[in-house]
Amino acid sequence: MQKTFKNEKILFAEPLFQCDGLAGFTRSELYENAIHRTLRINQLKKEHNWTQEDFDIAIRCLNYEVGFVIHLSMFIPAIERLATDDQKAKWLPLAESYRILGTYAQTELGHGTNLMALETTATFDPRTDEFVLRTPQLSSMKWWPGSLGKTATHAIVLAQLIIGNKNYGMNPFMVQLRSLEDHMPLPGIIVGDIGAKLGANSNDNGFLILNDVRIPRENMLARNSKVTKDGRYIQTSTNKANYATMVLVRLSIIRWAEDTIKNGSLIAIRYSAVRRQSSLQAGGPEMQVLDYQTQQYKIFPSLAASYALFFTYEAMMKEYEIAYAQIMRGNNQLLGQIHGQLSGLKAFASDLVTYELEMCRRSCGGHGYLKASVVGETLLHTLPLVTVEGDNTVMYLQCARYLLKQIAKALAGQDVDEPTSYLKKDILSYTCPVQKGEHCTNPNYLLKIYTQRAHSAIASVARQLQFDLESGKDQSSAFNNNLVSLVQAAKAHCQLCLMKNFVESVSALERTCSENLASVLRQLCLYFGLHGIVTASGEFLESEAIGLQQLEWIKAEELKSLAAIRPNAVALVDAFDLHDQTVMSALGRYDGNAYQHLFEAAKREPMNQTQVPPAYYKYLRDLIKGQPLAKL
Ligand SMILES: CCCCCCCCCC/C=C\CCC/C=C/C(=O)SCCNC(=O)CCNC(=O)[C@H](O)C(C)(C)COP(=O)(O)OP(=O)(O)OC[C@H]1O[C@@H](n2cnc3c(N)ncnc32)[C@H](O)[C@@H]1OP(=O)(O)O
Ligand SMILES: Cc1cc2nc3c(=O)[nH]c(=O)nc-3n(C[C@H](O)[C@H](O)[C@H](O)COP(=O)(O)OP(=O)(O)OC[C@H]3O[C@@H](n4cnc5c(N)ncnc54)[C@H](O)[C@@H]3O)c2cc1C
Repeated sequence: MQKTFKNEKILFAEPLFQCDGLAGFTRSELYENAIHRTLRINQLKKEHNWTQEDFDIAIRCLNYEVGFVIHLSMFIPAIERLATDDQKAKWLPLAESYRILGTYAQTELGHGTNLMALETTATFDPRTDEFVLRTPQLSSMKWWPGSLGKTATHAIVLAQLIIGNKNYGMNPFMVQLRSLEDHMPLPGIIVGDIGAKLGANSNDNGFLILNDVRIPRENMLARNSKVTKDGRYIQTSTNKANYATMVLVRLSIIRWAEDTIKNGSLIAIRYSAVRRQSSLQAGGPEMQVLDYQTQQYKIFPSLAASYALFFTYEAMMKEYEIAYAQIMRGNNQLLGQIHGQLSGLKAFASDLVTYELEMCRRSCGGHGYLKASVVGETLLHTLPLVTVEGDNTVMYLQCARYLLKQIAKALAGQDVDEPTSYLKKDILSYTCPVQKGEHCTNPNYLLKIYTQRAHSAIASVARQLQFDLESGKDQSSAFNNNLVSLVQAAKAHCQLCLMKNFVESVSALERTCSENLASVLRQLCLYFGLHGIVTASGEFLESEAIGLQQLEWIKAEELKSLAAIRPNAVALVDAFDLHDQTVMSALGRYDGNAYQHLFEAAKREPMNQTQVPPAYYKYLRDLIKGQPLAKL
């Protein structure tokens, strides 16, 4: 599935990229190692004439366990999106050659979601033609930005622009943090690392206090708005255009989610094919645990999710490229659509994979709790995806806000955006396409069911909001009264998007691939559709997209499809074409020697490097020999 990385051999021939040692690393070692890796990948890029795409794939091959992630994924893209041509000419070459190292400093100790409430100020001083940056109180300090703690020389700081006594809202400013001579913080800057996290500890997420730090007027990133020398504010685009970097990263998170769930499902499936435990026949040979229906029920959702997210990322990437090209030409027509879609899908993708990764971990039994299994570690690295770039609840609500606008348009007989075109249909004329058991094997029928459920969820919450408003509730309490249903409606839309992308991509592939391959993919797509309905059956029933009879058929077909997928399960994860060095799991090796690799990992354990541990001489010896213990 992943474009085969022709340079994989070169990458993994390097000891630096052989990951077995990382488990015992301290934070400082992880941090240093991550920087070392990115610099070496850059050298390899030059030595072997890699393209930018090769470079990006190399980072994915290393499971993003590299340095400068925010520099590459936010700082440079922010300059590209928010700076004028002159500013780009000045900063991009420096950033691209790592002569300046950047971060994206938006979130504060007191606020991450509510950007309007950010407290950092950039006050224009017309006497010196400068902005004065200030974090006025404890809650205003920047808190979380990646690479801020110890690495970044520069930050794009998001601050409230103040001219005279007027606040012109959040704007981006380029602020130098550290000396380019000796890396010491510049005057007025207090900066450091926020401390160890549950995962992702190679990254030095940081805090930043700005005490009246002065920057030239030219350091306001001025593609969308600027301040003239005489203190006039000129806005050339919607103020939401300054949120553009976040839109891109939300797209990247879908890909990141896809990459992590591919790892999880690969480990769980390969290991379950190796592991034998018990038997269903008395005295019979022990079964591969992958043959238990319950095990398939636990793992195959993650397999299907891997493919669904792959197809969805590909589709969203195309949508994004079209929108981005328009936006860079100054046409913001697609801004709302791409923001609405990507906020919801970022949330849905990260929710899905964090849930399924834990199922993968459990499916590996006790060994899944070992670091060497890597599933748990992957989960810890993935958990923040539900929070970064907008907490998922808040992102679903952004998506719902977009859907409400679309349904209002549809009801008024106006055109709606293509991804919500189903809202134009007559919801009342729906008849469930599944009228007998065998109809459940048609993915297009399932797609119709998903469409009706999403349409109904959106229409129902829109009606309830309308009702609450008409009953005298003010706008905000009517909204608060319906937040849970709004999130449900957004989820329904996102689940439909995944199903639609899966069905359409498989149909497109059917035209070019062998019938054998097509039928395997069709089966997986069908399973994805059936499983999604069963897990949210209450909502599908409530929306009357299906009835109890249909649910019974769908449940039966879901179980049948587990057995149909089973023979191809290992091949479906092998098809991810992930190198053992990428997956790094003792349990999920291509050669299937899980026990041998687990034992090798145990032998490498630092505790095993001496036969008798220091604690023996300190405590155990006297204890075992019955000697009185020294005062402890
Ligand atoms: C090349 C190799 C690279 C290597 C590595 C690759 C890895 C790549 C992946 C990287 C992944 C992980 C790294 C993660 C690092 C994390 C970084 C961060 O977290 S940065 C901080 C992110 N912060 C947030 O996301 C904050 C969330 N909050 C918001 O977005 C907003 O405040 C919001 C949307 C909640 C509310 O906005 P606002 O305060 O303006 O509210 P309003 O109600 O007034 O406005 C809503 C109005 O605005 C429209 N809107 C909102 N956002 C956008 C947008 N982004 N674009 C366009 N329009 C937007 C919204 O639709 C409403 O419109 P309306 O017409 O009024 O309905
Ligand atoms: C690993 C990691 C890396 C990060 N990297 C960066 C970075 O590089 N740069 C940067 O600027 N930031 C970064 N962040 C910060 C991140 O963007 C924020 O944490 C995120 O946007 C969520 O904001 P918050 O922490 O303020 O959560 P809060 O908004 O405080 O959320 C707390 C709870 O309140 C709920 N809530 C909040 N508002 C609403 C609402 N309007 N309606 C309903 N419920 C609501 C949420 O759903 C959540 O349950 C990073 C965070 C992490 C964990």
